[in-house]
Amino acid sequence: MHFFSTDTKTALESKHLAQFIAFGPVVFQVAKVLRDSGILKEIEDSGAAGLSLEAIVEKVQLPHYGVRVLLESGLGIGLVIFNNDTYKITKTGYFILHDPLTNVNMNFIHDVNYKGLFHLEESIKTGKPEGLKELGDWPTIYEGLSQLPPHIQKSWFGFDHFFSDTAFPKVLPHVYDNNHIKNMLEIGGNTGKWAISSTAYNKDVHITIMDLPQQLSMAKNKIEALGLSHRVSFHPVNILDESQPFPKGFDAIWMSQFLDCFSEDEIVSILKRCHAALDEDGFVYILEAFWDVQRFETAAFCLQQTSVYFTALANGNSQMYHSEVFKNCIYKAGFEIAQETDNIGLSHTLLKCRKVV
Ligand SMILES: C[S@@+](CC[C@H](N)C(=O)[O-])C[C@H]1O[C@@H](n2cnc3c(N)ncnc32)[C@H](O)[C@@H]1O
Repeated sequence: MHFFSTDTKTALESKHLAQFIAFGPVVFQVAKVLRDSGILKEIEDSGAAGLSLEAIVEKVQLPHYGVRVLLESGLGIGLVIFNNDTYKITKTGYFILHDPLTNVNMNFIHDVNYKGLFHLEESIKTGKPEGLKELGDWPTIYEGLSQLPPHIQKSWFGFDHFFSDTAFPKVLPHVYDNNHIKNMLEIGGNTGKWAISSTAYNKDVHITIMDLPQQLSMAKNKIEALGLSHRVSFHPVNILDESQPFPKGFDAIWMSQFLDCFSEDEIVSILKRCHAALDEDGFVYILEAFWDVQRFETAAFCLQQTSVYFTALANGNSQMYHSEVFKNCIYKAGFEIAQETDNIGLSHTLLKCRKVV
C-alpha cells in the first residue's frame, strides 16, 4: 500500500507516462513483434558493436520499411538505443527477451486477453466477462479451459503455473511438516500439480481433487500416467452450484490461486461449505497473492493488472484481492486465521485458517 500513497512523479514524467498509456497497445505490439521476429535477439547477439538497420534487415529477412518502423518505435519505448549508425539492446530490451515473468505475462496478455479487453467497459457495467466471446461461448473461462486453441491454452497454463511452480516447493514444508495431514481435499486442483508434488513430499497423504469435470479429466490422465491413482481421488463439481454437497471427513482443505476466481459472496459461500466438510480440528490452507502484501511495486502492479483479466475475460466478478477484503470473507464464513506466512515464492501468502469455536 505504501507504494500507492503519494504522487511522486514530476509533471514531465507524468505527461510521458500518460503517452505510454495512450499508445499502450502500440507499445505492447511493437515490443512483442521485436521479440518474436528475432530482431531484438540479433541486436543482442551483436553485443557492443551493435548492428546497422541494413544488417538487421539482412539477418531477419523482413522488409526494410517494417524493420525501420519497429526499431524507431523501439527507440521511444526504450528497447534499443542508436549511436554510430548502429542499434544496441537496452536493459529493458534484455528483460523483454529473457525475463520469465515478462514473457509469461506478455504471452498471457496477447493470447488470452488482448482482443477481449476491448470489451472491458461493457464488463464493468454488466459484471460479466464480455470479452470471453472472443475466445468461445462459455459462461466463464474455466468451462472453456480444456477447449481453448493450443497456443492460447499454453499461454493460460504458462501464466497460472509460473506462479504456483515457484510457490509450491517453498510452501510444502509449511503445510505438511508437523501437521500430520492424512486426508486432504484440494479445491481447484487444475492439472494436478499440487497433488503430484504433495504425494512426492508426504508419503502418507491422500488427496481428493475437486474441480470442474472438464478440468478433472485432464488432471486424471496425468495422475494415471504417473501411477498415482491409489493416492489421488477426483470429485467433479461446479462449486457455484450450492446444492452440491462437499465430501466430508478431511483434516485439511487446500486452495491455491482458487478463491481469487470468485466474488466476495461466492468466496464466503465456498468457505462455509469448507467449514461443514472439515473435521473439527482441521485447517483450511489458502495460498493467494495479495497486491497490498508485496515487497516490490512491480509485483503489486502485475497483480492489480491481472484483476482486469478476471473482469473482462474470466468471470466478470473476481480479482486479485487486497488482503483485508479477502480476510473479511474468511471471518464471515466462520474461520479465524491461525497463521499467516507472507512472501512465499514470487508473491504468495499462506493463510492457515481454523474454525472459530
Ligand atoms: C487459477 S486455477 C488454480 C490452479 C491451481 N490450484 C494452482 O494453484 O495453480 C483455478 C482452478 O479453479 C477451477 N474452477 C474455476 N471455477 C470453478 C468452479 N465453478 N467449480 C470448480 N472448479 C472451478 C478451474 O478449473 C481451475 O482449475
